[in-house]
Amino acid sequence: MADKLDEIMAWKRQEIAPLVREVSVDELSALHAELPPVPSFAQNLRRADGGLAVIAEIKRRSPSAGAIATGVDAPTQALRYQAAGADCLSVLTDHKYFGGTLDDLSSVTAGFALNPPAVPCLRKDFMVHPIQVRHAREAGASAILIIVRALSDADIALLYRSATAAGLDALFEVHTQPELDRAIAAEAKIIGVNNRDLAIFKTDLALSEQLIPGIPDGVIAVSESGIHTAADAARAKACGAHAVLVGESLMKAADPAALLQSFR
Ligand SMILES: O=P(O)(O)OC[C@@H](O)[C@@H](O)c1c[nH]c2ccccc12
Repeated sequence: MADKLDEIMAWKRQEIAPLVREVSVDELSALHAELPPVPSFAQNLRRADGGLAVIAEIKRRSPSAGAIATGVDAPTQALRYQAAGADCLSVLTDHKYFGGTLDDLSSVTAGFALNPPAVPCLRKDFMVHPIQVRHAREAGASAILIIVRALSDADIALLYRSATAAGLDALFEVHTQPELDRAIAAEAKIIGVNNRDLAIFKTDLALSEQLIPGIPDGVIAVSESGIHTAADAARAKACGAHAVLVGESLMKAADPAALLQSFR
């Protein structure tokens, strides 16, 4: 089967080609100093009460699920998640495959400025170049995604350095033990095990059970994808996850607050 992730990454490089220019670490540090501060993504993933933190995702559609909630207004959904007690948000900004936009992220963070407290937001997209880090910071993100499998070690190091300079955390996404080893070698502080195989789109929580115990102490562990019930969340917590990243089930929930509370 053709690998969907390869297809998406090739598209992403094509999509951003017209925007690409040299973006230095100094430029990103200066930008960070200039812009209003953003709330810490990492900090919110460690709950004082020891409960499982929840990263609630805004996702209209996906290659695996098809339409999820195509008509949803991002800032409205963000305030619903805020009211439901989400610790962090993940906002899809890829349009072609997930129906999101960078404007969604900007309007979510602008909405929080008017309705505090701000919930830290991950820019969920396929990062390949520091210009995307700049755009993430300008849109008010607190973190970016680094998909280990899709990037060389050199690209990972550059994106991570860029994110740090811009005052952003990085969620390293892994799916295999060698990818986890690469994330650890890159000194990732937040590692997410994606239970969904990005080549074939099947989810299996056993992957978190296999890989999360190997995430070093001091690193925040996240279980991503395929979490639908309290029992799923309990499985993630039992193997050592500090947080879960949940999209589809929260997007479709009639009562997201009740579902979110049940995950803790
Ligand atoms: O909708 P789910 O099964 O709860 O999954 C959420 C999230 O983990 C998933 O959207 C995701 C994980 N890694 C990604 C990378 C790109 C886009 C999307 C994703």
